[in-house]
Amino acid sequence: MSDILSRHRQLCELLTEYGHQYYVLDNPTVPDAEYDRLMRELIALEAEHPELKTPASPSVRVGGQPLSAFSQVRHEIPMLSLDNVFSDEELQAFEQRMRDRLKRELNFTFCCEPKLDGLAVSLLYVDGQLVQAATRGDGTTGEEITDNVRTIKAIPLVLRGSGWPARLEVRGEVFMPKAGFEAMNAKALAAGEKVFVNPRNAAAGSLRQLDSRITASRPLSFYAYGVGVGGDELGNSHFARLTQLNAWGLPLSPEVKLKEGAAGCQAFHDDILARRGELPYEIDGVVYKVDDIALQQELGFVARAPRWATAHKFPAEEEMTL
Ligand SMILES: Cc1ccc2cc(C(N)=O)cc(O)c2n1
Repeated sequence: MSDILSRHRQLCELLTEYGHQYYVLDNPTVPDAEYDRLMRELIALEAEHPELKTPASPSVRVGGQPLSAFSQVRHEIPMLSLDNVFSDEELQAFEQRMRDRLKRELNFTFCCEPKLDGLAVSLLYVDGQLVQAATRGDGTTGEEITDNVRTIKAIPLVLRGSGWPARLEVRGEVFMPKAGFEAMNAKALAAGEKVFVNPRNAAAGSLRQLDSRITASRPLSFYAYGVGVGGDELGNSHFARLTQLNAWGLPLSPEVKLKEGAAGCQAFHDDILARRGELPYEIDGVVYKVDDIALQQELGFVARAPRWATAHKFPAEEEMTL
């Protein structure tokens, strides 16, 4: 039995490491065929010894028994949407409103990132293990989609490294990269099956499947963009928090940058807009957040959106003709 146990542990470690290299570091060290061979061996071994199968086993990536319905999850900290600006003038006004509110002529440092056109999710890690995943829903209550999220190889089942809070809620966007979307739609078209109009709908439709084996067959990815529960145990810089999440194995958009003031944000906006077509995923704008967490807390929220953050939306792209 011990050599079965040690082989099971070895397979889990290898598949976890190869998955991290491929989906988080974007730097695979073994061919897909090797990953698939090890996964088949793990699934076969767990079929022989079902007691070895746990929610932390990479075999959950292929999906399992369908649910009859989704249960509801109440977010301990509301998942808010973002207010928008559509011009440089509105961006300046956003910055000035915060100065007025704080009654200090502050020069803000902003954490800037592309605004992914996907679906916001909440991931709860307890003692470093992914125990629950939920959609944003209406911001207060979402759908529990843990089995489906466990099939997304970019999302770690177990955090790497150490020092994470006992309860850590990671927030981010599940999205479908353009290449995966095109390939999936081409296959669906050839098979006379349903095609999706855009990657956002494809990601939403894939995540809200009661059968996680269908989710497992879809090319979904994920970028973290914030922390909910457990954030108070992390530092005072939003960017440093994101960097820490990445060290614990969560993928981050490589485009996340710190910029000074509205002028820095505008430069970031113009750069991302110029490169929008080359990005491997669809975006509908960029997001700026005051990097200093204490200032975020001092600024608070208006109704459902933070005063300390805004999205800067791009003009809508011409609709895709199928
Ligand atoms: C607070 C908040 C809400 C929605 C967000 C959405 C995105 C996104 N769609 O990429 C990025 C963020 O940093 C967000 N941040």
